[in-house]
Amino acid sequence: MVSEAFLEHVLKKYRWIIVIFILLPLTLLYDIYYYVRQQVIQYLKDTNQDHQDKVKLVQSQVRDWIKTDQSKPMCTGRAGWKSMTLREPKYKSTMYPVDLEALDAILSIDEAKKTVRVEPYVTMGQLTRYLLPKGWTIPVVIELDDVTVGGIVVGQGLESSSHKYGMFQNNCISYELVLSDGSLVSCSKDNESDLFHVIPWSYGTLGFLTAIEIQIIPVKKYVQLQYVALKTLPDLEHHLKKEAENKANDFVEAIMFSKDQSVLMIGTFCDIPDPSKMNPIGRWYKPWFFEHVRSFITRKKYAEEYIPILDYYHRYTKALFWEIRDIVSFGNHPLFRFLLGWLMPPKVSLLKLTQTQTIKNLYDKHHVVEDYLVPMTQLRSIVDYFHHNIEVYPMWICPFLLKDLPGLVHPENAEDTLYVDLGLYGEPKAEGYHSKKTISALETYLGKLRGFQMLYAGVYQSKEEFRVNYDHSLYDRVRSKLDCNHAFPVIYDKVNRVVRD
Ligand SMILES: Cc1cc2nc3c(=O)[nH]c(=O)nc-3n(C[C@H](O)[C@H](O)[C@H](O)COP(=O)(O)OP(=O)(O)OC[C@H]3O[C@@H](n4cnc5c(N)ncnc54)[C@H](O)[C@@H]3O)c2cc1C
Ligand SMILES: NC(=O)C1=CN([C@@H]2O[C@H](COP(=O)(O)OP(=O)(O)OC[C@H]3O[C@@H](n4cnc5c(N)ncnc54)[C@H](OP(=O)(O)O)[C@@H]3O)[C@@H](O)[C@H]2O)C=CC1
Ligand SMILES: CC(C)=CCC[C@@H](C)[C@H]1CC[C@H]2C3=C(CC[C@]12C)[C@@]1(C)CC[C@H](O)C[C@@H]1CC3
Repeated sequence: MVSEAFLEHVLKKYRWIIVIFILLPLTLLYDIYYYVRQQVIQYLKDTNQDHQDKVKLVQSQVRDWIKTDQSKPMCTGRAGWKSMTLREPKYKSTMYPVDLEALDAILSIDEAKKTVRVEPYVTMGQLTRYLLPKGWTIPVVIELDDVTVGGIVVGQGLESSSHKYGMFQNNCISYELVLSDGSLVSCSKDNESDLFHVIPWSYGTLGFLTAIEIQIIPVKKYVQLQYVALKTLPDLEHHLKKEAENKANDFVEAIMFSKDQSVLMIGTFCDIPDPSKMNPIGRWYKPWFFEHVRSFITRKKYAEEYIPILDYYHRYTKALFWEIRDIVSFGNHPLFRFLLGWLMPPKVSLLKLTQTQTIKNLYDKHHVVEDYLVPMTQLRSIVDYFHHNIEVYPMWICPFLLKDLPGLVHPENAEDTLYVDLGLYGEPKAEGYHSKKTISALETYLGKLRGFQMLYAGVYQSKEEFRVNYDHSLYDRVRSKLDCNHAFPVIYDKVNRVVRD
């Protein structure tokens, strides 16, 4: 009999064969199909009329649900493998699905008002490729191409511009939703403001988003990016804080490669690059971005480059931060990059769809994909904690402004507060790491630091603990007002680790 350990080893070691010979060609076909479809929709259809028809279809599905015995709450019909998360949303199998997937068009841009209106399944890649040639961008561009606007709005999203603009949702002007009674409502900070403020982090438990209006800002062609290699954690803390507080910086982030080795990156928009320092990092033959960043630790303490804006925005797409190296370990080899780099990465959804149970178990036991949000003042404590209990490097360090607004997540003191997101993606090396025990203990510790976690990864906390850490007061009121109790589950029932596994 083949031992389980041997099977695990083979499946993990040779997964690249499936990826290169099957998933990459499928990804290419999918991208071509999707691109052509988007062009046709954009140029041939009346997107606004089409939008109204799509919304009517969502409303009629909700009205169909009303006619049932209402024993099953509703969720979106999007299959779990399509979502940008490691875990399977098991709750979907016991809920009533409402199909929203046709809602994937960019509806309009209003350059005078500086807004763009989109449907929820528009992806980040789609949006930046539409806005940039027109000279615009959204303030917070999530760096992985396939993440959807809807998933980010009702979940959470931040990026290296978040020290200035806060979270993705802080730059949304209005939302359009279909509610539990099938009615259509629009909300903004001045109209139905309670609903507007409580949509972020609510995970689709208040209604179905059908359109989002987002603020746009002028964009420049390049980012002037400074790389600063730092040798100690106190140094990183000091410089990160200083640079994040400086609003003249358009982008601030860091990658820690070990507890005492990190590279801080500070970016500003610019139109006229120094040609001798140009680096189009998005080209197919270029090294994975995080490896390029790592090279500054040994090469130079300080460097400066000019990066085309689209390349900068999607800098982590090619290597899925650094997750792809566990799947295609030779993917950063120059020969591979020259021959097949243009096909990378395989679609995350296809990776999920084709992963076997053994691979899934391996990821569950020996891998973390988590983002923890803590006040900047706690950076040193939490990094120490991670180092002793988890030890995953590289670690993504992204400062962001947690705005003092009503809703599920806000700072303890009634003022905008500088927080930092610590992204842990990889294989824990700490002795004694145990997927459930370690992460549960960490969640308790996080609560003490007045921290939060990105809920896409799922939580081990009990419902009571969860309600203490995430302020449910406004959420509960809005849910009763909108009669959500039978129509939608509560957030916890979508994000706890029993139903998100
Ligand atoms: C935030 C930041 C911005 C930088 N910007 C530039 C730049 O625009 N142009 C350029 O040529 N070089 C820049 N550097 C690089 C810096 O000038 C070199 O790292 C420095 O010259 C290295 O000297 P060293 O080897 O003697 O000191 P190290 O041993 O590298 O550093 C000694 C201490 O000084 C701190 N330090 C180093 N440089 C700075 C700085 N500029 N500001 C505050 N503290 C610092 C370090 O964090 C460390 O605590 C920057 C560095 C940092 C941290
Ligand atoms: N830089 C960053 O901040 C990044 C963040 N992420 C996170 O990854 C997550 C996954 O993204 P993605 O794959 O796009 O989204 P998902 O399909 O995973 O959806 C996430 C949640 O949003 C709900 N949802 C999605 N669309 C709608 C809608 N139109 N109306 C109501 N609810 C909706 C889903 O509800 P249901 O459960 O009913 O399907 C689900 O609970 C995001 O939540 C984001 O936080 C990922 C990468 C980068
Ligand atoms: C920047 C923020 C807030 C989050 C980034 C999260 C990503 C690193 C993960 C989101 C989805 C994850 C998946 C995988 C790796 C890590 C993510 C891209 C896999 C590709 C790992 C291999 C598995 O077999 C499939 C996973 C799908 C989801």
